[in-house]
Amino acid sequence: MASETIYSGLIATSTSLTQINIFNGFITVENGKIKQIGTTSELNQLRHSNRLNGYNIVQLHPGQFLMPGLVDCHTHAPQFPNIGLGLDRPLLEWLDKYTFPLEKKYSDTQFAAEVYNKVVRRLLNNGTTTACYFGSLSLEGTLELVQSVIAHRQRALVGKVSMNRHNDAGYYNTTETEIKEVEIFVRKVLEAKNDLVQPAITPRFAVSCDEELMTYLSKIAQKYDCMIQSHISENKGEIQYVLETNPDSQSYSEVYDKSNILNNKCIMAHAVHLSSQEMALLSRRGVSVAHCAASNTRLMSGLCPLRRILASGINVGLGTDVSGGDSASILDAMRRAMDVSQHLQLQGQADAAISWREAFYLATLGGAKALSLADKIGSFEVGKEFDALLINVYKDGGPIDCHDYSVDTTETEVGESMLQKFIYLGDDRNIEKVYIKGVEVKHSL
Ligand SMILES: O=c1[nH]c(=O)c2nc[nH]c2[nH]1
Ligand SMILES: [Zn+2]
Repeated sequence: MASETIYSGLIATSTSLTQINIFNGFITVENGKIKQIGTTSELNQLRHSNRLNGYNIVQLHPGQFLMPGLVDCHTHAPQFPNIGLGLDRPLLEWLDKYTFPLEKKYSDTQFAAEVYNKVVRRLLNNGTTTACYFGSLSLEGTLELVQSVIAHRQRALVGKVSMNRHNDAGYYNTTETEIKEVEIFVRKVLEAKNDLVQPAITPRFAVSCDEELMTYLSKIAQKYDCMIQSHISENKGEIQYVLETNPDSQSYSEVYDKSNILNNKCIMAHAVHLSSQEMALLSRRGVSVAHCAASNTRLMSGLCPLRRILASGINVGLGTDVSGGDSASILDAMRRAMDVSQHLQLQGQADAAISWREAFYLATLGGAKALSLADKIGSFEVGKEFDALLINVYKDGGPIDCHDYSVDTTETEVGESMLQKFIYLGDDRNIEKVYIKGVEVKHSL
């Protein structure tokens, strides 16, 4: 492929929570970066002045459009063998009964490599160009996840999970081992010098980590300028346990704040039951939230008040949260987020429902912001890296039929209808091509 490529056709990109720019035009990509964006008439002028010689041109057909790649802000790679299973218990029982026994197996690096290759391919197939992964407690096992991500050229944050509190499965380390292994993990990922992959500091949650460990982890994060990922306020039983084991703190958020992990490079999954004061604290600290509607429902954790979180000024992205969540697809996460928000509105919370436009933002630019990657990805802007999906809305054999009926009159209306159909009905069959930093990465599973 020529190093300079022009993509020409219908283009959709978020510019803010409520605004989407949909237009017929072109994007020029050079060495993986967006060099120029313009309209069809500007492209025609370039054509006539012979300034496109040497460019590789990808011409989209009617029914196709280009959009930014999907961002999964929270998923657990080692839990994929359990996807769709064991969703009959609340969080803490579910972890003990199904999740920790599976995650323990990842010290077997061959098992880890086999699972992780399938996971990364599954996500790419579903259009997830950036994933923020929890690995397992195993250093070597989680390095296999890093290898899979690098091999398949996915953009990713990867965390070796930290846990030092006792559980029945015996799935935890001493504080000393944790601190040592996390630093080794961070260094090994940085030594790989892969510009798509970065380490994330990953205290599992305050049920599994004490204040001492989390304070050490916050120092490692600071030293290497890493993102921190964890879980907060997912389930009422979890919150009660955290408050009982941390009697000096008034709230779950305060436990984390005392360990210095709440900052603008921290992303917390769930945030279902935060008080207004806690939301204000997270907002002040610049913490982002990964909204995981599927697992909040499947584990019966609660209906997350997404609109209130957004209104408090917190950056929000979407997470599939496999295997508490039962789908690896961010398209599914968009629909689940819309559903839960509509249910809250049906229950009387005014303005709780989020629109498809907002869901599109959360799945792309919102996710990029939440992972501190918005300078690179999340939308089409000159200077950003080209992480993109080529969508064929009416793909033969796909889930969306083309009917000879439309009320659309303008180009924008036609484009918005195509995007809406994809958001509400589409699946991986509609995602014809996946590009990460300008390189095509979708291969059949
Ligand atoms: O949905 C979840 N999945 C997990 O693996 C987990 N660990 C702590 N809290 C969690 N929540
Ligand atoms: Zn999770």
